[in-house]
Amino acid sequence: MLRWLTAGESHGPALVAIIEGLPAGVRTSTKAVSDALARRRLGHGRGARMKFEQDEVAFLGGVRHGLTQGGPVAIRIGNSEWPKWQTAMSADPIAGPASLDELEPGSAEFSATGAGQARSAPLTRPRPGHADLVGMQKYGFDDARPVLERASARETAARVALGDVARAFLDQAAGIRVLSHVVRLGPVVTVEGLLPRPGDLERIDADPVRCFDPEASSAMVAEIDACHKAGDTLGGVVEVLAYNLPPGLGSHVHWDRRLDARLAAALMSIQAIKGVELGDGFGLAAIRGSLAHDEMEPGRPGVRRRSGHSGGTEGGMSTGGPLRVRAAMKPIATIPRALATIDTASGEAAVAHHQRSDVCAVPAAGVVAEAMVALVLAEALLEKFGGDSVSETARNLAGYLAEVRTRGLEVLR
Ligand SMILES: Cc1cc2nc3c(=O)[nH]c(=O)nc-3n(C[C@H](O)[C@H](O)[C@H](O)COP(=O)(O)O)c2cc1C
Ligand SMILES: C=C(O[C@@H]1CC(C(=O)O)=C[C@@H](OP(=O)(O)O)[C@H]1O)C(=O)O
Repeated sequence: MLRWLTAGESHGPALVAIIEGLPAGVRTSTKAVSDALARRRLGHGRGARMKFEQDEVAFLGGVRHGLTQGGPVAIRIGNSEWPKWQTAMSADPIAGPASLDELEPGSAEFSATGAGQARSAPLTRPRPGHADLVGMQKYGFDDARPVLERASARETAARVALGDVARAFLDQAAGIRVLSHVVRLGPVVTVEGLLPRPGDLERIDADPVRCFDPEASSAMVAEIDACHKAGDTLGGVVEVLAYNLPPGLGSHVHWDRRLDARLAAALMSIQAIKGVELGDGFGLAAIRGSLAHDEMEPGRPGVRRRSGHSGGTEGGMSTGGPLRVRAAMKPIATIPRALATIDTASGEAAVAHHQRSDVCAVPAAGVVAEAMVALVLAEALLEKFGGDSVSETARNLAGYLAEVRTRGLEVLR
């Protein structure tokens, strides 16, 4: 069983992530995880914080001399913002009520008043599209601060850190490679049928919006700039691809064992993701059955597919073809041209709380989506092949693939 947890607030001292159930012998390092986190900061349209947030990574347990030991792997990601927030986010009670208005950190007023105190002013103008209001209702807070601190996508840094260890395991045990690219930003879409391979990841990461289609990329950058100028925000769609999966991860026998369902839940759990599509997904609803499925032909020996509409799962199991899954992100809800809300302290009409924010975080969401897919696939791989060491998982997988081949059912790619 593979299980994992994250803890920590956006402006707390650190995020902490633990993953339990990984075999021994996964090669990883502080540098590898730091590099993965640097990828998450990529993307035109991200806010000021991504320029100075350092993502200070430290393994706290489970890894020795660059290899996992079989025990829980614990990772701490320090928030470099912490010094400014020590009072406002103090775990221990602080003396004296704060009554200062919200101020932009770094501004002259902010420095003059003492950062921590200023940030203690309650946030009472909940932002539509955020967790603010429902969180206040549900948890009994008069202040949206504790809600937004945990709802914030800062938490996705912890997921990416764990996802990097999971993807190292997938690659080292099974040669499985996961990547993502942006296929839509607002109205701009990439050309159809673009399918980057693992070797293209460097080029994708070098693109300002992590897009594989250069023409669309320029139009996307222009769209982000236009939105920024207009005081608005932008969503989009990312596609995650996984190559070299064996057939048979997940199962058709019960709803919660289906790989497609587990991928959908994992992706939908990412902040601001509102739609998930496996393969041609919603498009399949619009065409006839004769065109919608991936016909098979003999590979002599083995079996070959003529197309990849399914996105690499059938009956809740990996088919052995490329996995292709898309996630749609809504536009960022903290909008400079602030949305209408109420002030929960007075009950009067107000405009929503706004400080700095991302204009567009779709490129970063792709990196988070890769991490979530890697975590689901690592769990499914361990479920099927087990193993207390990477070499044991690899041996079990090789035995299974040999048997599939012997039976003439090898998947030809
Ligand atoms: C990588 C990433 C960065 C984000 N950055 C912001 C941001 O700067 N401002 C904001 O309001 N929302 C941002 N969001 C989205 C919010 O965290 C999310 O909309 C909020 O937690 C409410 O959850 P929901 O949209 O899933 O309902 C970001 C999401 C992701 C995945
Ligand atoms: C900190 C990150 O993203 C944050 C996600 C986020 C939100 O509301 O989700 C709001 C912003 O935080 P802040 O209000 O402190 O600027 C983003 O910067 C990160 O991705 O590491």
